[in-house]
Amino acid sequence: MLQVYLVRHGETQWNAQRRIQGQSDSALTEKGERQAEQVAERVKTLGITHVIASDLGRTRRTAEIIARACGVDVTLDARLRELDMGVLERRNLDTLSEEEEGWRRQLVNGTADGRIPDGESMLEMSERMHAALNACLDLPAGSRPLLVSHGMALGCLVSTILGLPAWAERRLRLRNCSISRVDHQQSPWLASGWVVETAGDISHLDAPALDELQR
Ligand SMILES: O=C(O)[C@@H](CO)OP(=O)(O)O
Repeated sequence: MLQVYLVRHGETQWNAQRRIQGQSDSALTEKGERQAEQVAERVKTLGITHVIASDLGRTRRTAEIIARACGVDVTLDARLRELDMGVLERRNLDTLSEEEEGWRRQLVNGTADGRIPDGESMLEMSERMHAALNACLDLPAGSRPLLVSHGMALGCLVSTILGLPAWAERRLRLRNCSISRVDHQQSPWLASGWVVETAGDISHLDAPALDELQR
């Protein structure tokens, strides 16, 4: 059985400011750095063999902190990036026009082909996230990888493993530096292949950042 840990990056400056990042970027806040250290402390005894991260700055920094504690290098994989949010990247959630908010809501309310202009659809993101996860099956036997990615990307990956369509209404909140785990296995009472063992665990964090939607 292959166990894969999934970690969303630590809180960033734009998370705290409610600014949309997507494939744009901002640095971890002091809290975000501390969150990454707490993930590192939590996973350093789990036998992690690979840390594979989205190549954006916030995930690279989170991965560096975790990899150092696990004694492994960081491998970058652009397929793990956050959803490309097109023309709304860098914008503040609270300053969107009614039309712009309508574009954004399409991504979370179950619109099959919803996308922000110049952005990516949930299905397109799901396909690349599954490709990155399935690439872990080609790692040497006994590997235990940890992937560092983003809120929408990991939420879509876990939800689609549970059988929801990529564009389903978003109902899984994965907070900054939450830890999830998915297993590739053949258990008698579960579907063959990928199953969800844990989703959104934040018990290792002393001060979980409020998800940007709650601010
Ligand atoms: O891109 C963003 O602004 C958020 C959206 O959920 O994702 P993350 O902070 O996880 O990259």
